[in-house]
Amino acid sequence: MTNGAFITFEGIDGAGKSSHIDALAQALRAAGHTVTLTREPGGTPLAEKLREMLLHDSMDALTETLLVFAARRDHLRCVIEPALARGEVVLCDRFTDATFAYQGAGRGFDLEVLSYMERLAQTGVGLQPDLMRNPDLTLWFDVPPEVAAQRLSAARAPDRFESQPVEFFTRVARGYADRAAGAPQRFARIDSSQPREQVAAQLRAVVAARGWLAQTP
Ligand SMILES: Nc1ncnc2c1ncn2[C@@H]1O[C@H](COP(=O)(O)OP(=O)(O)OP(=O)(O)O)[C@@H](O)[C@H]1O
Ligand SMILES: Cc1cn([C@H]2C[C@H](O)[C@@H](COP(=O)(O)O)O2)c(=O)[nH]c1=O
Repeated sequence: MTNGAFITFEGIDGAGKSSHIDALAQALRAAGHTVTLTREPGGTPLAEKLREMLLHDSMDALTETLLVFAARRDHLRCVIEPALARGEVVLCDRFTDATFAYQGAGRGFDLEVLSYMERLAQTGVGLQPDLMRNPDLTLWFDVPPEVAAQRLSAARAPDRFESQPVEFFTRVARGYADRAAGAPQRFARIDSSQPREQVAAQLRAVVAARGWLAQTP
């Protein structure tokens, strides 16, 4: 059994996270890790139902925030903590930094209240009862909002978040930058405005530098 690790993918909609998560999972498996690949909101039957509501039903910022944390607690309890306890690498497409960026910076929800809810939702679900679960590494896909919007417009019909104006994503992007500045050891910035192959190479280098993949010459 290898040591478990919790790695999250973050960035504004259209930054390119989902385009790389499967390939990283495959590379980690090839390196001998057991990988759990999951996402937020979602990852359990209950949280996937909440995801559908969050992405498509009209609601205010408080309801949105409560649903996001409800989904997260279920996901932590049923999927993330058990996988980490088994020594697996958990790759999660978004986690709590998204709540600070979208509900906090994007919607203007009080950051102190978010911190309180974070403690409440992320404590008491793992093997160590007092531990507040946080990622070991956060891969932050940073791209100008205009570039992300351009990519998304060519890709699919927008959901409730993706149909927000570019000003919303400018605030969300600033929210991510603030989170990264507050936790520089945990965050690794990936310049995702580059072509896919270069983004993949950056990603691999960061994960290798943390010891989860072999270094490439
Ligand atoms: N480096 C890149 N250069 C150009 N286009 C890209 C790049 N990376 C991803 N794309 C394209 O941009 C679109 C959005 O990518 P993707 O779905 O991976 O983003 P995402 O960050 O997961 O978005 P969301 O959070 O909204 O799901 C897709 O059509 C994808 O093919
Ligand atoms: C975890 C989380 C997510 N969101 C938003 C961000 C995205 O627009 C959607 C999820 O869609 P994706 O295609 O899977 O990226 O949900 C949020 O607002 N707050 C959160 O905590």
